[in-house]
Amino acid sequence: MTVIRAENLHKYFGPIKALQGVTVEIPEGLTLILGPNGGGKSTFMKVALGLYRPTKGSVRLLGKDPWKSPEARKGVGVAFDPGRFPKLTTGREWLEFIARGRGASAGDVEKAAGLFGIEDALDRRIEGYSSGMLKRLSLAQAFVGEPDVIFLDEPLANVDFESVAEIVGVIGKWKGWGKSFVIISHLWEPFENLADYGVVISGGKVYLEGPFVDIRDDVEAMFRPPSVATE
Ligand SMILES: Nc1ncnc2c1ncn2[C@@H]1O[C@H](COP(=O)(O)OP(=O)(O)OP(=O)(O)O)[C@@H](O)[C@H]1O
Repeated sequence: MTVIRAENLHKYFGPIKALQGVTVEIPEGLTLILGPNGGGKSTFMKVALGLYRPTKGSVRLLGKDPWKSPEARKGVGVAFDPGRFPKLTTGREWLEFIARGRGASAGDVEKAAGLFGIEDALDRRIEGYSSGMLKRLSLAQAFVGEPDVIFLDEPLANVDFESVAEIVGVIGKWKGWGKSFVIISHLWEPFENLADYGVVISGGKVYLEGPFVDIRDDVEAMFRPPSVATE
């Protein structure tokens, strides 16, 4: 199964060329999408989900054109960054809305909330959630109904040290159960042992891609701070 297949994919927002010819095949397993701010990672994810229409080129999500066949998205869980929620609803109402779209049940909502430790906050309005709880809510949203493919945009952004291990632990467990992940992250090291494939997107193009073991050293070099000359 190929999760995403993109060919010469372009996405422009007026004069801004967010994607400028991305050709890539993302296999099942866990794929890390890395790259500098503004490089086009989130845009790539949104085009692959059928939320944006490509300006040029093509993309397939699980073999289907996601723009013309939005049902391709049904088996895919997504956590955006930043997560956007209707603030006056409760966490439960929001997750139940997501669950309905995915053909999942209220029981699935409890389960997903439990994965990220927010079950006690479910009946509170989202406007009262802390930033850490909002991140957990967006993660729970991606896992509701146990989709086979889960897209996570910056799952470790703004989470504390202990939560990093907890979140990576959940992802690793689900990966072990055969779920596929496409994860955009600036922090790659916590995923190092889980990543099967890696894609670096920079300037709207694929800068580097391949099995993660093959590109790991290049990724490390890319993220290494420049050495400071000392006298
Ligand atoms: N809806 C939009 N309208 C206009 N410009 C956009 C839109 N979405 C993204 N862009 C622009 O497209 C470019 C790529 O942005 P994108 O968010 O895809 O990058 P990114 O690699 O995910 O960056 P970051 O790591 O900062 O999240 C940026 O110049 C951004 O300002």
